[in-house]
Amino acid sequence: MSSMKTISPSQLKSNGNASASQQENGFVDSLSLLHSERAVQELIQEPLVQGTDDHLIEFSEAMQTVAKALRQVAEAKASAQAEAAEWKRKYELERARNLQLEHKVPGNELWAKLQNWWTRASPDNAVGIIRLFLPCLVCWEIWKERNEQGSEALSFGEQNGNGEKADNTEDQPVLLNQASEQSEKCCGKNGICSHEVLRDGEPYCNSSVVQNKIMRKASFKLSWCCKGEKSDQHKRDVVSFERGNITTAERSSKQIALKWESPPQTLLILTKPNSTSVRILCAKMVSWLKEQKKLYIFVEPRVRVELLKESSYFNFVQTWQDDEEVLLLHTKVDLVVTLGGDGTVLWAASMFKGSVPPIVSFSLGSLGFMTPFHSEQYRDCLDSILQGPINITLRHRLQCQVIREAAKNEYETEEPILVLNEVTIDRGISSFLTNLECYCDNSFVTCVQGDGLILSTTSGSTAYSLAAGGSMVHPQVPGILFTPICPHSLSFRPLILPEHVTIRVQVSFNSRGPAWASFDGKDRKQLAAGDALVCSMATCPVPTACLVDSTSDFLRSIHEDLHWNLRKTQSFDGPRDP
Ligand SMILES: NC(=O)c1ccc[n+]([C@@H]2O[C@H](COP(=O)([O-])OP(=O)(O)OC[C@H]3O[C@@H](n4cnc5c(N)ncnc54)[C@H](O)[C@@H]3O)[C@@H](O)[C@H]2O)c1
Ligand SMILES: Nc1ncnc2c1ncn2[C@@H]1O[C@H](COP(=O)(O)OP(=O)(O)OP(=O)(O)O)[C@@H](O)[C@H]1O
Repeated sequence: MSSMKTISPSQLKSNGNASASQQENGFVDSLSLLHSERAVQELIQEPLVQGTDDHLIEFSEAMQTVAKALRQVAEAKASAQAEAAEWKRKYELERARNLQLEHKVPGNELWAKLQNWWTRASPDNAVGIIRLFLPCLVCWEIWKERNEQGSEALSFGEQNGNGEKADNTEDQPVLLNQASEQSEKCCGKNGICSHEVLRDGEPYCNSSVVQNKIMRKASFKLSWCCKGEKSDQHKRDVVSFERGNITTAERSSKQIALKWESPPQTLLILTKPNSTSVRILCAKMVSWLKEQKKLYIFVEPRVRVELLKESSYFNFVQTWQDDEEVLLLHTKVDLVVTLGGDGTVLWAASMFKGSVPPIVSFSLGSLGFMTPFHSEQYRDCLDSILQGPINITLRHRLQCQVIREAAKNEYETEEPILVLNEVTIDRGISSFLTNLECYCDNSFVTCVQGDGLILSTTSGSTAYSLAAGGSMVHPQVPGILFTPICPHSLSFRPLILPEHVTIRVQVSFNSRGPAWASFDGKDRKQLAAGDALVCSMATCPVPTACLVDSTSDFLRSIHEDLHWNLRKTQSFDGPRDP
């Protein structure tokens, strides 16, 4: 037996501490903990035998290596799954585009083949007759289909939104579904990206009805402007190295301004439900925008029904029939107006899975942290916004994806969800502590044992994250807030991580109960042991119009809405000796 080394009690204690500190971080699972505790018990009771110690230490080190390797495999799997989901999305988009192109080409190829058949076909043999007959049949089918499409398009213009015979097709609404069907035929299942609808001279839809009804989107330019001057400040290197000194670009106000290059023509108005004051304002705003500004107005189906109940005058208002058509909204809407509170802003953002038109939020809620515009002055506000330029805040969103442990491959992953405020992972109705293993770009962060965890955007820093003890962060600051909910530890302080990281939160296999994820306070999903939530910054931010500018609006909100650091001023009764 090899010579045995005595372990001093302090060494034993430090080993014990090492495993204790690993427990805090959720590094060591309960099984290995049990082993090491039992091993320690045996060591204390029996005379120290050096060979056993060495063996134990080697065993413990091997266990840690295995645990680390397993964790790395799990992390690699999660990031591979997230990446696969992203590639799948891009592939499907590309495939839809290619299909659409093929759809255009067969017609030409087919005509070429038909001509070829026609010239080669000779009626003096059976094959020739078939060759002659078949192309005519195919031609007839194509002509019939095109003719049907043409007559359908014409009928759209002759019907109003209620399917009745219209007296004047000029003002008849083209329901988004009709436009989108035409657009779908021209542009593929996933619709088209906004930049395609800006392309000059190449109408994105051939149908005459759709073209003259849905105008092309207004184009605009975003630029940095410093201290009020409207300069196109070009992005400079963040860090420059001159004469041995590393410097960063000078700090100047990075207010972003939106300047219309063509006048906006189509507006979407979203309203908070079950509010009489909102309904009244909506009716007034819609008629003013139609009469004075000659704009096209989209509203939700619920709102169109409410307006038509009020008066059939509102028949010009347009809407959609199902979620499929909502996906096309960003190709038609130049500006979104919300009438409600913060939740209505969150609702508006959630309607756009990709790029989001600028949002102008009128305050008709109770708090209204993100709704700076006063509804009483809606005419002046909208006048200046339609005119431009507009100071905007680009509010970044988090893209969240649930990765199920049971998922066999990346095709079983669920659709990513975008949040403007935050995603929370909490214990739901379970009475047990959560046990969430958190990773940042595959580096282990910590194990959250408490009521849960909030991953918040800087826009959401003044919402749930604030209530849980997180910092308030200016919405233009790029970052992700990592805020625990009632952590059962005296040392767990909130973090602010960079915007470029990918955060993965996995429900530990040792968790005593499931966890629940909720997205901007809604759509709760249960997470079982081993399930993970992968979050990263989404590519499309939510541009919200500022009353003054990003910083003034933010400071006004924390002063007026949250009464931040509101305190009686100390009375001044003359200078005093220090
Ligand atoms: N304990 C809490 O503070 C708590 C609990 C649950 C949800 N929330 C927040 O409510 C949001 C959902 O809002 P809702 O209006 O749909 O539900 P809601 O009607 O319950 O509103 C919750 C409150 O949060 C305020 N709020 C929302 N976003 C905000 C923001 N970015 N900054 C400051 N305040 C904000 C709203 O004005 C409202 O007063 C969630 O995203 C979450 O941030 C907070
Ligand atoms: N267009 C909409 N359709 C369906 N639900 C909506 C719509 N707009 C808002 N909501 C929901 O209605 C609820 C209340 O909306 P909102 O938060 O704007 O009003 P509020 O709570 O009175 O104002 P605040 O959020 O400022 O306190 C929110 O939970 C929101 O998700």
